[in-house]
Amino acid sequence: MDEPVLLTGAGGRVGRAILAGIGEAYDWRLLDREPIGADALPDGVTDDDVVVADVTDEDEVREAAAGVGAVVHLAGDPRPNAPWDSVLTNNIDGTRTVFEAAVDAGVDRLVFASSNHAVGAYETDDRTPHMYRKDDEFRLDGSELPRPSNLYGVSKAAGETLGRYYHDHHDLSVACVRIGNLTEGHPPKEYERGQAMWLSHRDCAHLFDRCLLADYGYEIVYGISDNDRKYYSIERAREALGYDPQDNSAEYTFDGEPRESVEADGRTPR
Ligand SMILES: NC(=O)C1=CN([C@@H]2O[C@H](COP(=O)(O)OP(=O)(O)OC[C@H]3O[C@@H](n4cnc5c(N)ncnc54)[C@H](O)[C@@H]3O)[C@@H](O)[C@H]2O)C=CC1
Ligand SMILES: O=C1O[C@H](COP(=O)(O)O)[C@@H](O)[C@H](O)[C@H]1O
Repeated sequence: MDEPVLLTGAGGRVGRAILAGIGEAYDWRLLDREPIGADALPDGVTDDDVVVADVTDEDEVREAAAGVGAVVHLAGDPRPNAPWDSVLTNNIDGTRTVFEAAVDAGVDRLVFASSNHAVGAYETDDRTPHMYRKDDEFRLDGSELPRPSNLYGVSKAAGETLGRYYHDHHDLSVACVRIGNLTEGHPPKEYERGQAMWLSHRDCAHLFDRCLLADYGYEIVYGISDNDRKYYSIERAREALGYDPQDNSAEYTFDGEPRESVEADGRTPR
């Protein structure tokens, strides 16, 4: 891509994972309402490429989007228990502002950070906990209707619907990534649900790279590693985006140690 990529929420956990993995592959314009630490900036990104602004500020976002080829929109309140006033402002209004600015700037594509919590209510009492386990065949594939776990999940479903609207009416390519649970180094410890939806840092960077490179119209995909325990299908991400994840939470013990090193020590993995 010749033009820069605008990355909102660049200073957060997902933003840092993306920049650590593919920071050298693009020219970036980084936006966050908090200053971004120098340690998170890829080589070649200077203070001139960093915008400290709120995504609800239409003028600032419009200025940040001018001249970019693509937007990766991560900024928002990521708390599953976030209150309505916060998700309404940061996640719904902020996302609308970013879509609107992208269209006005003539941007080709926008990648939206959605969440597993857009569909968390599929995890009914009669399906859990076995749906989190390797031998269970229940799968969500991205074609199902949202069933949010909480108001945060409602805001993510709203973001996906905004994406559908801006794709249908403004011809913007939109990929919504229902991110699972991003952790660095190992899957979430002693947490079956988290291990079923683990997204490693390298798979995260690779998935967003594919979202920036592949040809598509409107997509909803799951953002998880190739975990044995999965209940989200990654087939659509493979087919539509060319996603080829390298990690699997089954390569770690339940408490997060690499299985290989536990076995090499002669210990019995949990
Ligand atoms: N970390 C995870 O496992 C998951 C993350 N997500 C989504 O991915 C996105 C990024 O999440 P994380 O990096 O984990 O969160 P984070 O809290 O680490 O990063 C979010 C960043 O966005 C910025 N931000 C928040 N509201 C803003 C606003 N109104 N204007 C400008 N900047 C704002 C924050 O300053 C922060 O740097 C969020 O939209 C979240 O809902 C979805 C599913 C799982
Ligand atoms: O959307 C998100 O989901 C992950 C996983 O959810 P959890 O309820 O199992 O912790 C969460 O860690 C992340 O903060 C959130 O943005």
